Amino acid sequence: MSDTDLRPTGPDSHAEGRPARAAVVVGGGLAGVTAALRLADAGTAVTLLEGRPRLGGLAFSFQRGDLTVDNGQHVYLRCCTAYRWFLDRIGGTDLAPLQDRLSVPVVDAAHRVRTRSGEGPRLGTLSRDALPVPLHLARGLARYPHLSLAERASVGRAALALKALDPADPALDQEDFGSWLARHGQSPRAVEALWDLVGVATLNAVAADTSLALAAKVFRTGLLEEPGAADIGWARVPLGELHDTLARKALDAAGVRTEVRARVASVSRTGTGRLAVDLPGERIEADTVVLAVAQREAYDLLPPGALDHPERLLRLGTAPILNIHVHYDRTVLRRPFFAALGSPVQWVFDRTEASGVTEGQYLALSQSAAQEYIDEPVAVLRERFLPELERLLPAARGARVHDFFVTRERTATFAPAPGTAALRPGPRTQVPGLHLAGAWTATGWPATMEGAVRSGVSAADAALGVIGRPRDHLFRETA
Ligand SMILES: Cc1cc2nc3c(=O)[nH]c(=O)nc-3n(C[C@H](O)[C@H](O)[C@H](O)COP(=O)(O)OP(=O)(O)OC[C@H]3O[C@@H](n4cnc5c(N)ncnc54)[C@H](O)[C@@H]3O)c2cc1C
Repeated sequence: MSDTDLRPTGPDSHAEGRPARAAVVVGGGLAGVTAALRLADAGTAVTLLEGRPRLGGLAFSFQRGDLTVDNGQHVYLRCCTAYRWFLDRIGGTDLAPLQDRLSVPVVDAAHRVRTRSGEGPRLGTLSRDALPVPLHLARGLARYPHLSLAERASVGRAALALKALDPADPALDQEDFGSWLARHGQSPRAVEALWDLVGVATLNAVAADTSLALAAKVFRTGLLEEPGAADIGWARVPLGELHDTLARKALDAAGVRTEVRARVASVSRTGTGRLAVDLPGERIEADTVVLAVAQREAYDLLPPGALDHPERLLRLGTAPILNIHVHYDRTVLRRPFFAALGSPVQWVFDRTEASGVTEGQYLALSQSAAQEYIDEPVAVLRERFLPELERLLPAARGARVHDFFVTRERTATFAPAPGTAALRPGPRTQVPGLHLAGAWTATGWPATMEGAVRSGVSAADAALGVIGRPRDHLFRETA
């Protein structure tokens, strides 16, 4: 899409019917950075205000001695066309490449088999072929050793039934995915070894706690619409290099004034119909404000009357993600990542290269829906997880642990529970010029980088009066 496609086309763009000339975006996560770029690309003078000392919001990096650490392992899929557009827009595509073809090693700690080096956990792979949907998954599923033959056939039937659902149907949001799976003949083992293996990582909840509408969105878009949709991508550099350094560069080049350590205290209407954004010691007036902060902060900042039911924002629950970081004195994992069954360990990524580690290997364990562990002391987690890693990775048995630490994100995502759809507002508010963005707004997606970018585009488009234009066009151009 060219810049001219972003020109305001209607009176929606501003309280008095003039195009928004000055915009303030509050929040420098992926939603806010996206909104700022879109508005600036359309010729708006944009100020981006971020309360923390860096951009990137929930997807960031920090230093721990010589180690550069991501607060949490982040992956995306080929079907995440908006996040891929974002990567392209900031010049980061090559730094977060996609697999050529979906291939997820899945290790079952509970089933031991003989290996060349003795005994170890059973290994299977979730993979796809180049065949059209749904045949692209048939061979991989047929060979998946963690399910019985009958379970594999039943998974295939349930997948076809899921494909027939419409994720936008409000009735689906009233039901939980676990009950639907049980009704469609899925055994507890099939839920564990397939549906939750994928679902917990993408939705941040087990099937029983997940809205059928959101589950249908994830599984349909990721696995059942296009053959390559679930190919996995992840940053080979620290997240901060993408979401802070490169994002800042793109914002600067687009002419956005970016202020970090700039915590907004209030947003209000002025007597002249404009909006005022107050920071300690500064007031900025604008035609448009995009609030791209988490739902709790949005609730606090929204002026009275902006939403009919602002309290709904507080009813949107949250769910935690825990990351466990282990630096070994040697290489214990020869693959870039794997997922685990029969163990509290969920997904394990080799982050050695990205972290700058020069000796040994640094692994990050990504533990979603981590209610059980999120408040456990480090010593307890160490005692629980190091032996598990030894069960999953025989090479870890003789290895020394240089460093073991955790990062806890207690409100990593909104909880994707049934009934959530009605609690997520769209980009518009009843205050002219004031718009909402954030992964928690009504994107149809769970709380993901994809949802955040989509929400940023929607808010900017609402501000510019171009909302309603099919966005797939924008994203697919760079797909
Ligand atoms: C550990 C972890 C792992 C994850 N894994 C994945 C994954 O694998 N794949 C995936 O797609 N997604 C993943 N996610 C989710 C993803 O990170 C988020 O959905 C996305 O980054 C949210 O972006 P956002 O811009 O909507 O919100 P946020 O990132 O929350 O950004 C909001 C920003 O607003 C700022 N702010 C708040 N109040 C104010 C104020 N008053 N003034 C100024 N600034 C303010 C905040 O400091 C913050 O920077 C993960 C999240 C976590 C925490």
